[in-house]
Amino acid sequence: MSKRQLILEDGTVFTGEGFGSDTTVTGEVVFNTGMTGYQEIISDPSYCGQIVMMTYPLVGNYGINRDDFETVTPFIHGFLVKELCDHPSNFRSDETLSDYLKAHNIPGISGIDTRKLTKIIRKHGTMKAIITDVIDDTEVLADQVRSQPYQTNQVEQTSTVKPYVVPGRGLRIVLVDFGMKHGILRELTKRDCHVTVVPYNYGAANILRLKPDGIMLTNGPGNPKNIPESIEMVAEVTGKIPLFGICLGHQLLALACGADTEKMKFGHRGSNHPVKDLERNKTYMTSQNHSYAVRNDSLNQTDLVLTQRALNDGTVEGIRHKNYPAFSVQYHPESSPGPEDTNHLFDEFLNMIKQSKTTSEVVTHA
Ligand SMILES: NC(=O)CC[C@H](N)C(=O)O
Repeated sequence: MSKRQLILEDGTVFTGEGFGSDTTVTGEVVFNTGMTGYQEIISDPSYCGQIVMMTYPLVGNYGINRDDFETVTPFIHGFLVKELCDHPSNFRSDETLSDYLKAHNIPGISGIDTRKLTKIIRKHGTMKAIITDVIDDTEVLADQVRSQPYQTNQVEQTSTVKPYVVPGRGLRIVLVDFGMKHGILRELTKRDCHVTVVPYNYGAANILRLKPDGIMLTNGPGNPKNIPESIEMVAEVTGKIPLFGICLGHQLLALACGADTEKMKFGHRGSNHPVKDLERNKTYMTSQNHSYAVRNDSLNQTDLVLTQRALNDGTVEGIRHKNYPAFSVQYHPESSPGPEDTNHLFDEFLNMIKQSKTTSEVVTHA
């Protein structure tokens, strides 16, 4: 293994051993506090353009298997760990983490002081960085990183290009794909839904022409304000078709209803984030991955109500429309990876569709 460096935009240098691919990359360094789930994390398209560091000190010990991918193509730019296990031991393991990353052209570094790096990010907020094998003038590289603008077109990279259907005999759902985790599709097909997956820019008129029973907005990378066409689409369909949003989908519902979003200092990433459900008076463990959040103080000028709150820092984790069948959560009820405490939200969505059908039938027959 060769020496490899992570150079932060503030000039801090971490040196470790290279694994995966030996390409030079830049990206935003973020940390994930999950103890397991690295395969799902690496293949979650919402990390597009980011360099992910695991705070759990041993990674790679159960290898990479054929079952746990969240998408076929991973979009992360780099992967950082304290200790890499290159001899996985698990009956499902097909290959090592290093071989998988190499095949997808993603560089990794092991032997990083992940506690120190976490503390830096917690103090200064997420930072851009470069991963490189070239031991060069690090100040020049830090300058280069600083001058690089943040990407704004991630959803264009992660969304499907064309619509497609995953047939079923149940309710007809249009799933708007902003960089979908397969777990969301799996939850819908498990419940017999007929799913039409459409691109982020498919437009409200095209979606309504499909006559869906319900619309789901998926997770996805980047700032929700980067896709104004999707905010417009959500504003047009809200109130016409029952709607459920997850993560980026939740932020889009908020923006479409007149609320605001903001970038968090270092975000929430991990499988151990406690959330309070204010409607049920219950606390859930949730799986999370987000840099942006809906501003709590922006909700009172809208028809949205706060339904769930993060227990660590009080940020908005769930909203519901006062007058229309529409709700959303900031975390991942499909888990993968993480706890399945909030899986019932998919049933709640389908029940909401059935209820709104009965109500509209009563109105039509009246
Ligand atoms: N997982 C997601 O959908 C993330 C949403 C958004 N990209 C954020 O970082 O906040």
